[in-house]
Amino acid sequence: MVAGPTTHKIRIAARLRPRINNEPEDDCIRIIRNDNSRSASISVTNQRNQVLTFPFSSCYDQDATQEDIYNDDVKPLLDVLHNGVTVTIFAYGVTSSGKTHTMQGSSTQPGIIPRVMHEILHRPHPDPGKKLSFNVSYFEIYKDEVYDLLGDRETAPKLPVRENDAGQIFVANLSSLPVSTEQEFQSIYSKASKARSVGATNLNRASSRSHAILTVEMNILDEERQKTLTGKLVLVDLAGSENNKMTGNDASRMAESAAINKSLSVLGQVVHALNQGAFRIPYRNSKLTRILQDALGGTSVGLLIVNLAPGIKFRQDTLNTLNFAGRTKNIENKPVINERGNAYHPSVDNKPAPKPHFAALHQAPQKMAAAVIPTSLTSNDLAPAGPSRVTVKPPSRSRTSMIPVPGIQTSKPPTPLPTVAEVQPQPMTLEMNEQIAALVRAEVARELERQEKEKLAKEEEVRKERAEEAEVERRLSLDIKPEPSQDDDVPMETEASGSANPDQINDVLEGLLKHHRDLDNELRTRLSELERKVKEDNHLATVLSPSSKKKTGRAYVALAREYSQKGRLEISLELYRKAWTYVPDNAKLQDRIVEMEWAVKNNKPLLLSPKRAKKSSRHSRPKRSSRSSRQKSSLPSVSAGASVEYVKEEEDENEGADDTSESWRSRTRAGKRKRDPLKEEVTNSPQKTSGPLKDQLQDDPVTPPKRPRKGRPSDIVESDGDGDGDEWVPATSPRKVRSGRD
Ligand SMILES: Nc1ncnc2c1ncn2[C@@H]1O[C@H](COP(=O)(O)OP(=O)(O)OP(=O)(O)O)[C@@H](O)[C@H]1O
Repeated sequence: MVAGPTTHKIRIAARLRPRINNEPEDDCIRIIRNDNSRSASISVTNQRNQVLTFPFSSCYDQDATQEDIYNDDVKPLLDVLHNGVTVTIFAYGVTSSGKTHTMQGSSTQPGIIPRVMHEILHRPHPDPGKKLSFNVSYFEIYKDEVYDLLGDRETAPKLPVRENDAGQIFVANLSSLPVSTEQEFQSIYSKASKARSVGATNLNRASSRSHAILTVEMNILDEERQKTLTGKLVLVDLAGSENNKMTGNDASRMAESAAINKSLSVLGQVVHALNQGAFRIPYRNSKLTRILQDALGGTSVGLLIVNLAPGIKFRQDTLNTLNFAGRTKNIENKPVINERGNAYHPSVDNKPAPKPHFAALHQAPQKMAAAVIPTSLTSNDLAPAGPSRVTVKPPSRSRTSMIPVPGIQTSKPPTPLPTVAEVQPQPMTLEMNEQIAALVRAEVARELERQEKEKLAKEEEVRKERAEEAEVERRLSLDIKPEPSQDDDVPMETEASGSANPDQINDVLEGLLKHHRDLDNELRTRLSELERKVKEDNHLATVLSPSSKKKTGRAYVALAREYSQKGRLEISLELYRKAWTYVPDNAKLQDRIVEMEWAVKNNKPLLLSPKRAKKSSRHSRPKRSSRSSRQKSSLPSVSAGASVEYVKEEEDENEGADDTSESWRSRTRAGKRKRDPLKEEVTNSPQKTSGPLKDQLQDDPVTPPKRPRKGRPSDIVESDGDGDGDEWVPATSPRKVRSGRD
């Protein structure tokens, strides 16, 4: 269950629901199992008749029961709760894929929630000295606002999301009700579930119009130590992404749909940023990601259940979902034990802990004794907690202190609490002063460390930006003569082929760069302006209009392409990634990023592929089409077992920024449209497909990502689902709908 001794990767389980409502039979989505184990691959036949495969450690087919999922993937996580750790289980998938069925189920087929509650309410703590009590809270995120489901939903106010001093995100003023029996829970839960926003769509009679989050707190009272551990189980039933064409949503549901899709899009961006090790993770861009922060790169143990709907109708959604899952499985969390002093009362503590005085944050930190961490549990990192050996005298006020799960590293340095030796029996006031001082010192140390890290990261970013700018300056200030003798400036294609004529390439480059110069100046001005705005407002991408986002994405792509031309793949990759943040729906751009990542990671040349002939090209550029075909025909086949021709639609990288902007259109009308660097690269770059490159590709143990040509039914592309290869972009386009209250 836990990936390693220091961190925990989010576990993924994929579930394909059976056909319902006379859905037509086809085998577009299948589960391929090598043996009888749960681990298997999901295969999807895409529009080009390629078979894409996504391996997962747990796959459930149409015949799998609710009990199967619960026993194999959920029940083993419950032990962790007894250690005072947070466990998050969330169901993700397109609308009508079976998320609510999996989480909640029905009276005849109870899902994860009733089964978990039955288990934890009946199972005593393995240490008889520890007493258990439970509290539940339940809320929904509807149109990016949080509403309590345990009160009167009709009059429920919007609740704020806040962060406490320990960095934990919580919903303020949320009801938290004690439960001790299954019946109590059932009565609370079924009433609250009826209050959840639900509406009928063409795809689902009872489609969830909100994300629903049920939290069960297991308070483990250790009377001997006067401590309370809190195991938290967070059960998330996400609203499904929607395509309004399929759901038949009316106008009144569009706002719901847009909110659902936007929050899921931000979820995809968070996962992507975590995968990239980005400095800024956009948790704050939606309430959903803010609330799930602990589950994504935080301190929770996580299980993601991806629900899949069968059939060709859901093919693209399935690819998007599997791509999301593939990226999520790389996210590492660092679970910790949630421990509090004995004055803990959940309902009282459901508010931020007081912050230290501002002045205290600017005092020099004093050397503090490290916390004494129990070692008795290290043999089994998630085994039920044994007798504690913590010798820390607890602070008298109620407060969360996070201590690493034995065997699992914490994401923050251990909270430096005073040791027993430091805290001698003193008169009450002295003792309190000492404890408060220790807590303040801990806060100061954490704050200073955070500030220092932030400063270093900013400095590094500025340094990189300056280096990039200097490079652009250098290139513009020169007369951009080709530099065939410098390895790093020779186009990678030349190196790869070993047969290209340098003079020809120089001619191509010279012409190309000349045409780019005007565009480049314009782009540089624009990008500097944007960077300036980004510094002022980290959420630029969220405030730009869709059209401006497309333009910005286009600007980054064009600049990225220039660096790629120069063989500066790493800079180019960064620029492509920046572009992607503005046009996250652009599948072709994502493909290009994947290719670049592969090339950079493996220190291989970037394989440029010819533009696929467009319908319009037969009118305007017959020669180019024919050249393109010649090039395609000479391209290498890749991967012995899965012969796939490497063909790419270069200009589609700009598809998020299709030529729909007024300025672009008017330029086109006036016949002044600037030559597109993407197209020029495709048509002008010599293709090296024979000889050494072909050999190199075939010998390469790492199959480069590829997009096979249409019309090759037997082509197979393996997806390792690890986020750096042959995957597809998450469904981010807001095309879903929901109904319910406003
Ligand atoms: N494994 C399954 N076995 C039988 N029926 C299922 C299964 N999964 C889903 N269904 C049925 O499919 C329909 C849609 O499922 P469900 O409401 O759970 O989808 P959902 O993903 O939660 O949709 P939405 O996002 O719109 O809320 C329901 O009628 C449900 O009973």
